[in-house]
Amino acid sequence: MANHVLAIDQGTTSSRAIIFREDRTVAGVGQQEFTQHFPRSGWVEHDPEEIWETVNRSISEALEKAGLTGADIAAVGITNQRETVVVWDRETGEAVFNAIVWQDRRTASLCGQMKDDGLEPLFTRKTGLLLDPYFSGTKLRWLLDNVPQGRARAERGELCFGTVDSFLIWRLTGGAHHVTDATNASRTLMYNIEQNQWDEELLGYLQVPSEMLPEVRDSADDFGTVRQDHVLGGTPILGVAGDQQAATIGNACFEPGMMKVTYGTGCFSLLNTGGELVRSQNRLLSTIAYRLDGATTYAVEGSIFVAGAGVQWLRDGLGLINAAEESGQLAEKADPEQAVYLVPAFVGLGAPYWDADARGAMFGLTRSTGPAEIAKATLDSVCYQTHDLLTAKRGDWQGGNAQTVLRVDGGMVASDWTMQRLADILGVPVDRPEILETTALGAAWLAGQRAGVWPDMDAFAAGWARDRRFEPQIDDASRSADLAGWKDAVRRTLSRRD
Ligand SMILES: Nc1ncnc2c1ncn2[C@@H]1O[C@H](COP(=O)(O)OP(=O)(O)O)[C@@H](O)[C@H]1O
Ligand SMILES: O=P(O)(O)OC[C@H](O)CO
Repeated sequence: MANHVLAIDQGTTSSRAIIFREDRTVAGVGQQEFTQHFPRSGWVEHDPEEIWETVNRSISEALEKAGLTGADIAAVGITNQRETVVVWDRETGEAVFNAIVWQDRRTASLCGQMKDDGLEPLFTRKTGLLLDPYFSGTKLRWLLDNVPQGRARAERGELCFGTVDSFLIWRLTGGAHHVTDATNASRTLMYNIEQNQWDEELLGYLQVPSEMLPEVRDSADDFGTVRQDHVLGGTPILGVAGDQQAATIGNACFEPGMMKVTYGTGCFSLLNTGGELVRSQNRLLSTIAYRLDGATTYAVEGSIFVAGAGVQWLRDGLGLINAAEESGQLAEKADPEQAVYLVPAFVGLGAPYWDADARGAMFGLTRSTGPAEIAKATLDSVCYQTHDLLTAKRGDWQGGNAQTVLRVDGGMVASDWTMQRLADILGVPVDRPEILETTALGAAWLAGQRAGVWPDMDAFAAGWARDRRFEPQIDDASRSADLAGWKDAVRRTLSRRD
């Protein structure tokens, strides 16, 4: 009997496929990086065909490494970079433009204009989000304005919109299903998270025809069956969630008050608030954590745009390291007397500042500043930004583990140096789980429990295991001094200094 679950994790920098056994150990992993396109300053695009090809190659690679075939897979779960917009032709399945990536800032002035028109409170009340170019809605409007005949074709029902999950499901099922899940829908700026439906009034402001939107399902649901000519032919797709929500599930943050922080390209903290839609007073987002059996669980989210992306900049932009793993070793050599700060506002700043026009800056440079200090400032910036998120979150929610311990995951948490520094800066212990593929694990659980091969939520949560706890080691005075320097650096970087 097929009893493995395959999770597709379509991230910002790579596509991955991870095959889990029934006991949640990993049987095989396939991973394929793909091209980042930066056509103009602040613009970030992906080629949807390259996304599709890398997903397929990683599936084949994972099956091969596990020594399995598609017949051994009971169910597929999909998790994905969120907010990224794909528009494709309903007839041919071809994308009409590159995918516009979540980091892309091209709609900053449109967002500014909508804010000036007083629309932000309405969008926030209905979607839990802010009028920032980060979210899908204004990117979709830009596409419809700029692709020839875009809006007219969409109105005639010729074009489909989707986040990456939706596009992949369309392709995997041979165009049989145009669907998404509630977590992905909650990132679009078009979905009413209280009523759990697309919102006609918001669609009107964004000039998006409802004909092009996918149907929204629960996160564990029937998303269709993979077409027969595919290596996974005949396998049902039973779980879908945006990658940060999937990591929340994979890290078993099922109780209200539990929180995880994921360190991938960006950094995202999600605090489970249960069935209660908590409205942030501190410029954080309200969002859907998961929807199961029609019941919505909400989260308060803090989103930072540059975390691992800073490490990639050290490697690819500055050439200071050859591989991401070297960043911690280099940072360790930094002169402790030098107070160098990097504010990595390469694509503006996310929570809690939401400054689309800010750009990166470095402070405290001297003649003796070198690669080690720059590497340290880059890794430090991830820790300081997490501190900003936690401070904002404490203002919104008092209970739970958010006060006492932090569960982390994502590519960057492999760095012991960064995790120790994180614990030092936050002044709380940091727990690293045994399974670092938490995002994929969350998608696998959604699909696996629906397929009946994985345990229910309580049993799954009971199986969460810690790899290592990092305890804070610096004193309060040095923490306060470090944080004061960061605060000053951010103040000097913001485009508005009011
Ligand atoms: N040992 C390490 N130290 C610091 N950063 C790392 C390390 N390993 C990976 N990273 C960073 O983590 C990111 C990849 O994490 P991942 O969770 O795969 O991201 P994504 O899903 O956004 O593609 C990359 O930006 C990489 O630079
Ligand atoms: O690709 P990641 O893991 O950095 O995640 C991207 C987020 O989903 C963007 O909101």
